[in-house]
Parts: sequence; C-alpha cells; structure tokens
Amino acid sequence: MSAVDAAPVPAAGPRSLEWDEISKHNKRDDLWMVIHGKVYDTTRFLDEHPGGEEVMIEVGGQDASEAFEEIGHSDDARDLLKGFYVGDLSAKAKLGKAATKVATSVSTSVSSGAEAAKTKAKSSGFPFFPLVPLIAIVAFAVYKLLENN
Ligand code: HEM
Repeated sequence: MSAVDAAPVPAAGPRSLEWDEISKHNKRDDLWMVIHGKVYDTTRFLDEHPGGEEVMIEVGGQDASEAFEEIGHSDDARDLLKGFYVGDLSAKAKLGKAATKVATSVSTSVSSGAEAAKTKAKSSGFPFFPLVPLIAIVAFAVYKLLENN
C-alpha cells in the first residue's frame, strides 16, 4: 500500500455559509434562501413555485423560515427543499441570530418589567409604606396584651 493510498480522504461535509455570501444571492436569476438553518438554491424552482415568484424573491438571500412556515407548506413542499440544498448556515451566523433573539427578549422583558413597576407605583394611590411601623406597633401591643392575660 503506498503512502498516497493511505492518506485519509477529507470528508466532504456540508458547506458552511455566512450571511455575507448568502445575502448576495437575492435575484431572480440567482436566488438562495435559508430555511431552518439550511441554505437552499431555489433559482430553478422560481417559475414552478405554486405560490408565485414574487414571494420567493422577497425573501431571497434571507431567512425564509417564518414565511415558509406561515403558509403551512405541505410535506411535498418540504421534500422538494432537499433537491435545492447547498449547505448549512455557519455556526457563527446561527449563533448571531440566537444572540440577537435573546438580547431582544431580555431587553423587552426588562423594560416591560420596569414599565410594569412604574405603572404599579403610579396606580396604587394608597401609601402602604408609612403604615409598616404602625402595623408593627399594633402587633406588638396585641402581643403584650395577650402575654398579660
Ligand atoms: C424553496 C422553498 C419553497 C418551496 C419548495 C415551496 C413549495 C411550495 C409548494 C409545493 C406549494 C404548493 C402547496 C403545498 O404543497 O404546500 C407552495 C405554495 C405556496 N407557497 Fe411555497 N415554497 C417555498 C417557499 C415559499 C416561500 C418562502 C413563501 C413565502 C414567502 C411561499 C409561499 C407560498 C404560497 C403563498 C403558496 C400558495 C399557497 C396557496 O395558494 O394555497 N413559498 N409552495
């Protein structure tokens, strides 16, 4: 066996693609889209798409997962996707999207929490806070009374 034969053949894994590459393919004659982290070249399907060309071009070079799911595409439509597969969205690009989602939801919940606290503070006109020592005094008095009986 020669050294050449023994050399390991690198496994040709799926292509890992970045958004700057994917987003270039956004034209009628060169149309890619990302659906659930996978990149599809849908150029040749464009004039066969039962939903028309325009909706496809609108999401060209972008993440079309939501648009694809909103329509409620059939299993046949999902099977067709396999024929257009060109690679995967890179881990970095996937992470970037996840990080944006987390950041957005955290900032939304933080600001809505702060907003809710403000609204609560404004809407409760009754001043409970100064009553706290008074309640403590009454509780102490009741305790002493019971103690003496
Ligand atoms: C490569 C990606 C896509 C494939 C393979 C695909 C395939 C299909 C197929 C086979 C149908 C017929 C109905 C069905 O079997 O579900 C269909 C209908 C449709 N698709 Fe897509 N589609 C793709 C992407 C999209 C995108 C990204 C959108 C929207 C932005 C879209 C919007 C529609 C609409 C509006 C219909 C018509 C539904 C109706 O009239 O009942 N499609 N598509």
